[in-house]
Amino acid sequence: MRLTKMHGLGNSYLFLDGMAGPVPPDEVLPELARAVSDRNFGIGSDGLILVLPPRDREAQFRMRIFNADGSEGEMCGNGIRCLARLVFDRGYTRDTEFVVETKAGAIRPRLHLVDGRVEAVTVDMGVPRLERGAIPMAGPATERAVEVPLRVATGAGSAEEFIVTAVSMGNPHCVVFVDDVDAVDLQRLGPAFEHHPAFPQRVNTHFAQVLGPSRVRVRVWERGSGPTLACGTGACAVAVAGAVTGRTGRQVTVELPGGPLEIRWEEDGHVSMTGPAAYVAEITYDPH
Ligand SMILES: N[C@H](CCC[C@H](N)C(=O)O)C(=O)O
Repeated sequence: MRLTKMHGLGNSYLFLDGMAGPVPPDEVLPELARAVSDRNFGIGSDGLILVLPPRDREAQFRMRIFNADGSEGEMCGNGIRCLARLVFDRGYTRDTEFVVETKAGAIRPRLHLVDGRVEAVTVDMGVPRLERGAIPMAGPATERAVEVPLRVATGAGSAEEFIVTAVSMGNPHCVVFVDDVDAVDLQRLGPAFEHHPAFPQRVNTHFAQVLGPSRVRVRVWERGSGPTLACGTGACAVAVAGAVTGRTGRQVTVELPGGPLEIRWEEDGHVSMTGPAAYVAEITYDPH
């Protein structure tokens, strides 16, 4: 099986090209994602992404993302930048702006070319939704700040209370503003948030330290993949949370461990994300 490993700021995925031929049936995809993502017995990545022909006439492509644990996410910001570069470089489209169908809806990447080479990708990530005080998320994002106390079991019968802002980018995110991201015990808190009963679909959690009105440092614990170097949908959620809680403006550089993403929450309500997309390797996956 031919796979292409790519990454966006170190958030890496294995791409299975369903434009060039058939992909395995649905029932084997979770196990395939787990197997190829395994950093010891497999190739190693944060998950598996399928590039597929669209079902929706509006779209030129369809993306499915599976996390390293085999669970299927609705969207992937770093992954869709990589998909956009890959389909252009393989000649599946000559357009530099197109629609990709995802479980989170129609997502529009726009390629930035320099001498015909994809230098960066800007993605219209759609309209965020804020939780309404009763997590999980519902209803459109509004300017009103919405912060919710959340008691999180932190092991050995103890619990801590955090103030969180939950934002959906089609996939669920929980943003926790802290004074010092380096002081966050991610290995302990990440799973406690991910599996919190307030999030019946689990949740991607982002600990964010505001450095200024347009700069935030973030550490990520992803639903289904654990600690990653970057999360594109999460960076969008952090920017929206910063704006609605009055901590930042609507244009934010989100500094992730793998590098920065430029996020703008546009006046039309859509969030745009700009960042890189890089190849790592073409791989023949052939376990036996
Ligand atoms: N790394 C991805 C997010 C994957 C989200 C996935 N963990 C989920 O279950 O929602 C990104 O760049 O947006």
